[in-house]
Amino acid sequence: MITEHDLGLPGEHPSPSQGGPPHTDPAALDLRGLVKTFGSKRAVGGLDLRVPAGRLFGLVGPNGAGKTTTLSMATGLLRPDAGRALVLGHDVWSDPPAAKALMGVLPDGLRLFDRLSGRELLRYVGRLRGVSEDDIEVRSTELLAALGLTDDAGQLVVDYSAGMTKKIGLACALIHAPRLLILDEPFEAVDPVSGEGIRGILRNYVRSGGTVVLSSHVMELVESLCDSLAVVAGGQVLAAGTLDEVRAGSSLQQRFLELVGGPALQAQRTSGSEALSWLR
Ligand SMILES: Nc1ncnc2c1ncn2[C@@H]1O[C@H](COP(=O)(O)OP(=O)(O)OP(=O)(O)O)[C@@H](O)[C@H]1O
Repeated sequence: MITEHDLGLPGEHPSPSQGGPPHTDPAALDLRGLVKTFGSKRAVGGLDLRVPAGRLFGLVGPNGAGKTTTLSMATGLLRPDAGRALVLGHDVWSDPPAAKALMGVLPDGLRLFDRLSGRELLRYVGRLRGVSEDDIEVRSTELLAALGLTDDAGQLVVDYSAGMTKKIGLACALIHAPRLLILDEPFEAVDPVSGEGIRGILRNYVRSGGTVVLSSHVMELVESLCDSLAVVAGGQVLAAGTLDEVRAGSSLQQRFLELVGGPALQAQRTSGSEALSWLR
């Protein structure tokens, strides 16, 4: 099992305060007024979100809410039309090397160098991230074991299943022991046993000083894993805070439906008896 010590956490990277920081106590992730428009569609409309360090933070919202667009802008994959994204005080768009060195990213629809085997891919990403050969060897072996990929380490990634691809993508995001992990749907297509392994890795990572921001549609998962979250819909944050603050005495599922499900649920109830009658 991989441990925080094996991942070199915390403090492998210089603290932002050593390099002339814009803030004395920066948030792990600070999104300020992010805007993104595709044609006439405003996917993200002035989104503000602050994730303090040491949180296991969930980002939830209905399909098309703007989660992936937000995370893409936060990780330097998609340039915002307006606004800023800061990682531990470093601006992702004006100082990308500093910000990107501090984060590990599992993007949506990850494109990997899939003509490499799992182990080769980890070696490649580790070298790109400046990890020593010895550390790459140790960390790869432990990550592959922790994610149940040891037996498939020599297989080409192109031949991996969807869940295996997700897991090797997660291993790539972890290999340089980042301070912040940003994971778009990390449990999608992952089997329950591997899912439990990933939960353990993320909990240990946060316990040792790391910060996780993950998106998910599964309320039970967010409720049992995350300590804080934001509910996003229509490219805006509708609610954010600790789990208890956002739930406000209900289950997260119920609160989510109240916050974002109103109009859709109402329409469903109104037309409920007639809807899809041809299907019966
Ligand atoms: N490249 C693009 N071109 C045009 N529209 C886009 C593009 N990317 C996203 N959108 C639109 O922006 C909105 C937000 O999409 P986004 O993928 O961020 O949502 P999401 O919350 O991640 O959704 P899901 O939960 O379904 O993955 C949607 O209306 C989507 O159609």
